[in-house]
Amino acid sequence: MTLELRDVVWSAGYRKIIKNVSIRVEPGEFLGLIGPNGSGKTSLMSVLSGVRAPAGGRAMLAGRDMKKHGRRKLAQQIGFVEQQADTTDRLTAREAVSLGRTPYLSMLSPWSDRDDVIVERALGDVDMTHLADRFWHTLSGGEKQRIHIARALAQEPKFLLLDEPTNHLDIRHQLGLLELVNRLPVTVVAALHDLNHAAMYCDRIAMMCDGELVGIGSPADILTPENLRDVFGVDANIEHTADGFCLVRYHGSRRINVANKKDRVA
Ligand SMILES: Nc1ncnc2c1ncn2[C@@H]1O[C@H](COP(=O)(O)OP(=O)(O)OP(=O)(O)O)[C@@H](O)[C@H]1O
Repeated sequence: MTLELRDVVWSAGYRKIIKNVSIRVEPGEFLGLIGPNGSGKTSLMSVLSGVRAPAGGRAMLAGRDMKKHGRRKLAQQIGFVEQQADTTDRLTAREAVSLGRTPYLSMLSPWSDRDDVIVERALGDVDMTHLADRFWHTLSGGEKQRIHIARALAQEPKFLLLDEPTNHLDIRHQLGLLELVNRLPVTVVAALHDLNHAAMYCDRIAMMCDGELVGIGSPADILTPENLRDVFGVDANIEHTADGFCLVRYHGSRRINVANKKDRVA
């Protein structure tokens, strides 16, 4: 099954936010979406997920326009974890994850033992079983984020779309989450700010700048000193490790700044 945007435009008012983006998500891959703040990652994810319809071009799942699939069918195929999702409902963590089963429930197929098994597995996958009975509003930012991801996993989607999934997570849970989604038998598209995480986990990286897709390819193709300077405005070296990974090493000026600051403070 494929997920594809062809020449997609999305606008807010008169402003074009996504500018003629074409992208094809390959089955089974982990595709990272990188780009500076405001470059259009969230907007692109919401078109890819079917939450927003493109103003121009086509957004397609399995070769058919998304809107022809219907919301229920789309939710069975695409799990989307948005950046700032929240709820004011008085739900427990387990109940929040159970919402992921909604696209499968109907009068003819009510809640079953299988749904319970899927929900418990999703809670376990994100290391949240021990907090499953806690109320949503009592969870920390990172715990809520893990529950959002568990809710998406409970959808058993073919495509898991994650908008900055490691926000709020401590480093162990950041790496654990990326490793988890990498292991799952799903196609993953994730907007990531940490370029070293993108280098470690992504099969391909798509780079956005000012609403345009300015490059897509392997981490080594995209994470170049030129791209980091031109797109992100930072200086960095890229180290290539013996096992085929690359590592971004930013040029900092911490020592100089600290020395200057000490002078100024004194
Ligand atoms: N509904 C909207 N109305 C007006 N402008 C919008 C709307 N949604 C997004 N934008 C603008 O479109 C641009 C792209 O926003 P988007 O959230 O997609 O960027 P992003 O790459 O995800 O940014 P960040 O890294 O900061 O999360 C921004 O300038 C934003 O202000």
